[in-house]
Amino acid sequence: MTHPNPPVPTGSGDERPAPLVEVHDGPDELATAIAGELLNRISDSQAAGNIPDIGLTGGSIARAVHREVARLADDSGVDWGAVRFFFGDERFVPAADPERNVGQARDDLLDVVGARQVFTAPASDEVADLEESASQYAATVQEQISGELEVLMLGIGPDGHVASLFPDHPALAVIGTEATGVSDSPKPPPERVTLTFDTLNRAQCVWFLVSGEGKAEAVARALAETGSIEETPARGVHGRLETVWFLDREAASRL
Ligand SMILES: O=C(O)[C@H](O)[C@@H](O)[C@H](O)[C@H](O)COP(=O)(O)O
Repeated sequence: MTHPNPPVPTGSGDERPAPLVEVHDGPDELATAIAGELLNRISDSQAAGNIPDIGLTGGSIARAVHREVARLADDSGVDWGAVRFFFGDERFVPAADPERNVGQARDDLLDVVGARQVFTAPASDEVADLEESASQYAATVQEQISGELEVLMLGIGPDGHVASLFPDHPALAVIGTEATGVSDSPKPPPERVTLTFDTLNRAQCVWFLVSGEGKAEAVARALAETGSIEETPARGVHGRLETVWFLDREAASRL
């Protein structure tokens, strides 16, 4: 089911396709649908001779999606050594900390399927400080992403944050670099590295993965005809070719 909205002007002249909304019954159906679509996109990209660059996100529904991708992987024909994975944001904690997005993704998917090209921001016990982690990840993203992220998956917080771009935060205004540090995240842990809006908006396809009543108001604000990016940062991310909001019924209940 989709509810196309009017085209979304980004103010810089490059019109982006209007967001599409796809609603599934519950979190399990939602995770299965997203996983199947992701496998199709990766498989099609490889069939076209590409090494797809895929953006992963942290968060609970993302973990369910990752586990579903791992469950369905055997029948997909995907060459997991020829996919490059990046993260929209990463928590600046020690490498072995269970809060690391890359550690969760490795447990749920990346190590399960044998992914070999995984890029994230360095952990707090790998570099001197948050600024160094953000700087290194910015350089990695700049060097490694061959063109644009083919699919960038993102979550949304109840406050409308996306990646680690939080409402009314100075990081929203950071330009000229692929990634930046956030030291006062209202969502724990407090220190994070996030891709900037400029980088997020270079993705070809942006998929928001959203489950639960607790996100319904943020989803409604994000998709409303009017509203500010400062108040609801998820309003500021649109794929060059497509933006899809994958929702379950509870998350869609205020649309
Ligand atoms: O590292 C993070 O915390 C995320 O990248 C963050 O942006 C997350 O995707 C949303 O907060 C949704 O998280 P939940 O799905 O757990 O609500």
